[in-house]
Amino acid sequence: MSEAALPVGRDAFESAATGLRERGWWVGENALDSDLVEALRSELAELMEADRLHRAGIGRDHDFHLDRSIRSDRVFWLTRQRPVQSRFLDRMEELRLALNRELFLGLFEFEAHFAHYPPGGHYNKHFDSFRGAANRIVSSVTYLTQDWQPGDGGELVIYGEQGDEILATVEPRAGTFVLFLSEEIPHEVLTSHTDRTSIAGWFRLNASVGGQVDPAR
Ligand SMILES: O=C(O)CCC(=O)C(=O)O
Ligand SMILES: [Fe+2]
Repeated sequence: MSEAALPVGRDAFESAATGLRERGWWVGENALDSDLVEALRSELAELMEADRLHRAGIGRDHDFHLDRSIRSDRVFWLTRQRPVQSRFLDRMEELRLALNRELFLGLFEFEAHFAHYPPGGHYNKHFDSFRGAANRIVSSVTYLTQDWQPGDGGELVIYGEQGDEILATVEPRAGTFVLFLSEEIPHEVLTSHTDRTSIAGWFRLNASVGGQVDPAR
């Protein structure tokens, strides 16, 4: 284990919980080991090379639709079949337990996809979950874009609950990790001028809708 590995992560997860409690969002630079970030970045590069990503949709089940004017990323859902993805999911499991311990959120599971926004790609202002849907509770983004430079675009803009006040603009550089409350934080991905890569993930409740267990994704 590298010296910085666990303590950095654990401290980061505690400060993440505090950020969520006090402001509803948190941005960290060292929440994940840099070698894990690098491994995820090359994993995604391989998937892109093999043309394994597909166009992302909006909404769930019967509401599901594809609309490039709203979002233009391509995605690949993580599984435990590949060791690198499994390692990331293990870290998110530690984070899930930390958030439940610190915030009593009762988070039940985590789902995540790699995302690639090609040049020109963006995601209009949106919520990841609607209040009362009790579906996605905490959103996360792990940035994988190597050598991101000012001017490259693709920043994440975090808005206040009413959707007008800008609370933060996050540069999507590899290693930056963001958490926010899915039902309370409107956010937007500004137009990217380069290939922007990331993992978007959501901690969910075990929601049951209309008598049916709500499946992940
Ligand atoms: O990549 C980001 O910065 C945010 C992505 C996002 O909002 C989403 O996938 O719902
Ligand atoms: Fe989102």
